[in-house]
Amino acid sequence: MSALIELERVGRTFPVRSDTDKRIHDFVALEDVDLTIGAGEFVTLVGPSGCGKSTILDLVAGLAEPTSGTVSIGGRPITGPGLDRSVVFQQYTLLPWRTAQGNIELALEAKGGLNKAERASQAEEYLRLVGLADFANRLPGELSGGMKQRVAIARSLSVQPEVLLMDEPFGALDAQTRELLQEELLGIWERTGTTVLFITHDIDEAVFLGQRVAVMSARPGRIREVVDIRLDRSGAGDHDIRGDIRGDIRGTQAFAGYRHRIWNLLRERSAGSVGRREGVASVA
Ligand SMILES: Nc1ncnc2c1ncn2[C@@H]1O[C@H](COP(=O)(O)OP(=O)(O)OP(=O)(O)O)[C@@H](O)[C@H]1O
Repeated sequence: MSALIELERVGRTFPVRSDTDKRIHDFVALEDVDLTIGAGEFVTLVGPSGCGKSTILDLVAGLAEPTSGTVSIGGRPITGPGLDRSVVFQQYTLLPWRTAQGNIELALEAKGGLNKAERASQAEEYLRLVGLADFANRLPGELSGGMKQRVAIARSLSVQPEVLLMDEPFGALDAQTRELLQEELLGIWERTGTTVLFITHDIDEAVFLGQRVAVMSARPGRIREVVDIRLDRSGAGDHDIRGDIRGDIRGTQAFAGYRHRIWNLLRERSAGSVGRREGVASVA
């Protein structure tokens, strides 16, 4: 697999005012971060609150610049946002006055290159991909949280980005909808071959989705270890997105082993800032 995204010795500092002497000083959010993501790979990034996950995503999205080191895509330094990368945030960012279909068409209009009929047909196709073909004419206010997030994912995918950047996209959803959308996202990833960088607090979510899980430590934010996930995902993709969850890989011993390993990696460095019991899967 060829490298698509590369972070090399990346550092990022922010000027902040000290609590004690009120002077401005540099807060080191990221230090010496190295991470390579292959074309078509699904990488999850997990770590304690404030360790710099969103900062990494912002750098790859081109919304911020590193203070040191380089962030590149396809061998070229990232200098700003681009149509090759699409971002899905935790909060649904749909325009409330446009229908599900209208929101997607708007993204396609911004991208350019398609006429009105082509935009409409592409929007329909992506709504179908996320199981919302029958909700095309609903306004966001008439959709559930999970449906809104599916529209946001469809919108991001409709512009056919090389890379999908997801910042806790399922964080605001109930547990059942969250698991359903995780299943759905994996299916979409398998079908489209899009490269995905997915941020989460949730160890189970990281293990379930990622081909590799990059585990971060905090203060300063660093990649502590990248764990290869090898789970038997046979049967992936042949599920019904409206309810029939595929064989529950989360219940296997292999899954528990990865959960345990990642939990320990997080606990070693951030004892005190994470949950106390091992059974707690979230580190937020
Ligand atoms: N604009 C900013 N100015 C000052 N400090 C910032 C700024 N943005 C982020 N930080 C700090 O950088 C660190 C990393 O923040 P970031 O949002 O990337 O963490 P995170 O791992 O995504 O956290 P969470 O999981 O809680 O969302 C935090 O300590 C945060 O306070």
